[in-house]
Amino acid sequence: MGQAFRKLFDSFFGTSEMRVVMLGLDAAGKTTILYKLHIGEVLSTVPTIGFNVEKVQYKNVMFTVWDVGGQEKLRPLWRHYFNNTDGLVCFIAKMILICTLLCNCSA
Ligand SMILES: Nc1nc2c(ncn2[C@@H]2O[C@H](COP(=O)(O)OP(=O)(O)OP(=O)(O)O)[C@@H](O)[C@H]2O)c(=O)[nH]1
Ligand SMILES: [Mg+2]
Repeated sequence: MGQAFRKLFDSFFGTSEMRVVMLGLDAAGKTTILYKLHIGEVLSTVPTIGFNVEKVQYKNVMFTVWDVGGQEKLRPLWRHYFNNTDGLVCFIAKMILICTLLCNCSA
């Protein structure tokens, strides 16, 4: 509750921080979007083994964006990224589904 109130306060009076996790099947375009947001360019990518993480500022919110590898052998590890997450972005093929925001998942 206190954390939620702080985030609300920050959203009005200062820069707040949010942790966002991007999940989805391999080759769905997660890393491409991460670096398009981070440096504004479409880079050539290789399959992510593990994760990439970058900070992206939008208005008064600093997003810490986690891009987690989507290969089948890596999917059992996805659950380890949910802790303290404010938003989850799911990539289904090339479609993006923003599943949760401000949920503060703890599972
Ligand atoms: N046509 C098209 N190709 C895309 C798009 N986004 C990404 N790609 C291409 O799809 C391939 C895979 O993109 P990545 O961003 O590496 O995919 P990923 O979801 O990070 O994959 P993993 O790291 O294996 O989980 C790359 O060759 C990209 O250039 C898109 O919107 N359209
Ligand atoms: Mg990737």
